[in-house]
Amino acid sequence: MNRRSLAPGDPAPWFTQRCTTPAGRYSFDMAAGRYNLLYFFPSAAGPGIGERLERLVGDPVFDGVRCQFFGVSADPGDERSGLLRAQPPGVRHFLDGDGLVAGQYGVPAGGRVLVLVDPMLRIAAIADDTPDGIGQVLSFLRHLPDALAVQRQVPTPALMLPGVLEPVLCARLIDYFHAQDSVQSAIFTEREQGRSLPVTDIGFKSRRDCTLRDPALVAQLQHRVIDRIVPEISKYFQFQVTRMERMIVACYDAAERGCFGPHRDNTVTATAHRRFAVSINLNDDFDGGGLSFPEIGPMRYSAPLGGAVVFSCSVLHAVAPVTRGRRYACLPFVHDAPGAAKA
Ligand SMILES: O=C(O)CCC(=O)C(=O)O
Ligand SMILES: [Fe+2]
Repeated sequence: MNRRSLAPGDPAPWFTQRCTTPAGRYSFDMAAGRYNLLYFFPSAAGPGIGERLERLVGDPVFDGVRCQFFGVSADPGDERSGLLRAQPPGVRHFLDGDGLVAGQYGVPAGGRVLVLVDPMLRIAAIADDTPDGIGQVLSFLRHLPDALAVQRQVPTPALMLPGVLEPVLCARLIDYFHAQDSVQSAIFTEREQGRSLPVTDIGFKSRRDCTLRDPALVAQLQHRVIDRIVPEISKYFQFQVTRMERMIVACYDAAERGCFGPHRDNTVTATAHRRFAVSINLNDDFDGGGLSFPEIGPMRYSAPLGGAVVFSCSVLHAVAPVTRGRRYACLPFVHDAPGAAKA
């Protein structure tokens, strides 16, 4: 790698590239929350590469939970040759024939190098493609510290604010949900830059949403957010909220394995203006459904009834499956005038 290229401690560049996933593409920002090894190589058919790949992808350390492996092939022919096979959940390959990933990582055409990326998507190590280099990386990955022990020392960059909505208002919002129609909640994807499309994938997100159209309820919810959340965002994050959107009541139901997989809230054009997510729990008689921040650690957070968790929309987050009952929540996003201008 050249002098101007990346070094340990630098943020690992995010990219979306063709990949051996069922969707045929993968956004690397979704890989956060575990160690990821990128192995750049010129061609799977090149001398010695097959053996290297076999040694790497055969290692049980790449279990998809603590570690993932991504080959990055520079050879457009590798797609047809069948030499690159995904072995989910731990092993996938980027088809980087156009050099997009290699370019962002400063890897020269045809370069062979290993780049280890940590769970926060920062460069952890760069190693040569030699038996020693590979041995060091694998040895490091086999001796990762216990994730929970690390979590105890890492503060989650989120606010937990109890008492945002009174219990009687929470009950009214839940009643409203049941009195109205609700829809299966979609996620936004962007196959082409600038064209965000809603799609449903209940394995990834299983939730029903009901838009709040009752002006009195909307006003009450808005006022609680303005009076009780906006000042805290200003105090803790130095951000002046002036806009609010997505006034809904959402329901994650254990009977439908209610959950939401790891995602960020502002990664497509239609959502780029969002700044902070507000997650207000309307009830507490359910199990599961905890909010986690996989980049930071495995801890799960559940706000008390009427309480809110507030976090930056660009932090990876997930909602664990609800295992008993239903979790009801109001989930507005907030932003400001410059953000609104982008929307
Ligand atoms: O249910 C939650 O607390 C979070 C929901 C969420 O992440 C979203 O709607 O984008
Ligand atoms: Fe979200």
